[in-house]
Amino acid sequence: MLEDLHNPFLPLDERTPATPLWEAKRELAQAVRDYTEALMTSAATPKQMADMSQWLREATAQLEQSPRIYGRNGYTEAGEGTFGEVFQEVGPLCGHSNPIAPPLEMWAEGDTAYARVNMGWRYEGPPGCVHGGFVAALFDEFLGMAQFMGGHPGMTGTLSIKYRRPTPLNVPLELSAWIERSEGRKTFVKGKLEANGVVTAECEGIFIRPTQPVTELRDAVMKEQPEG
Ligand SMILES: CCCCCCCCCCCCCCCC(=O)SCCNC(=O)CCNC(=O)[C@H](O)C(C)(C)COP(=O)(O)OP(=O)(O)OC[C@H]1O[C@@H](n2cnc3c(N)ncnc32)[C@H](O)[C@@H]1OP(=O)(O)O
Repeated sequence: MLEDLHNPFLPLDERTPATPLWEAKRELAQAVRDYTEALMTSAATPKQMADMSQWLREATAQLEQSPRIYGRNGYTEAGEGTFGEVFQEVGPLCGHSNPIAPPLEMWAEGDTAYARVNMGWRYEGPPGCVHGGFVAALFDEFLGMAQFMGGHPGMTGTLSIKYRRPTPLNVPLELSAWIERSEGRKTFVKGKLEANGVVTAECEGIFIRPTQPVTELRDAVMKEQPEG
């Protein structure tokens, strides 16, 4: 189960794009990331900014006129990869093809999940530090994947975060998470976030396997489980 569901946990060099569409999207998404990061720190002239806005609107119009595919299910139905493959592209925190994703890189060793990420100026909350909402989002995505190691994935029910220290921008951040226990439909997961070897935040998550739909999510997940 882990291997199929956990594409985001495979070593990075094994996570090749499933189709040429994703290969191209990854490149474009990285260009957009670089662009927005440069925008955050740019003091170009108003005229330069206005010119770039115009140029960007024209580029957007080209994309808008292209054939469109909407959502995770849309991509799988269009043959652009399995649920896991699409997940690693579009996830809002880990998706390589999603320009709003930092992106978060995840892997698993034994019973522990790990992730690393570098949050740039786009994510600034307190001066020089990561906005707390984005810290929470990192945990939601990461613990949400770590719970898969328990074999009964569910939706986030509760996330409790202790913000112990400000989390700095522009440095490698390291996350780890593990399953504490499972009770019925609930999986209890714990995790921590470290910068320069200092724990800046800790999180406890309770994930609850629904009894009924999210059907389309569940069906897609279950289809990818290997026999036995
Ligand atoms: C199978 C397919 C899924 C696959 C999914 C994978 C997707 C692949 C992406 C993964 C990675 C994404 C990572 C991001 C993950 C999100 O962001 S998920 C989005 C945010 N979360 C949501 O939208 C959840 C919204 N809430 C709900 O849908 C429902 O409230 C829930 C969570 C499914 C629970 O509803 P329910 O099944 O009716 O729960 P209920 O029967 O009342 O209670 C069951 C048990 O859970 C407890 N409980 C209920 N609610 C809560 C709560 N909020 N907190 C703590 N405990 C609670 C109850 O006390 C009860 O405990 P016991 O009495 O059994 O001891």
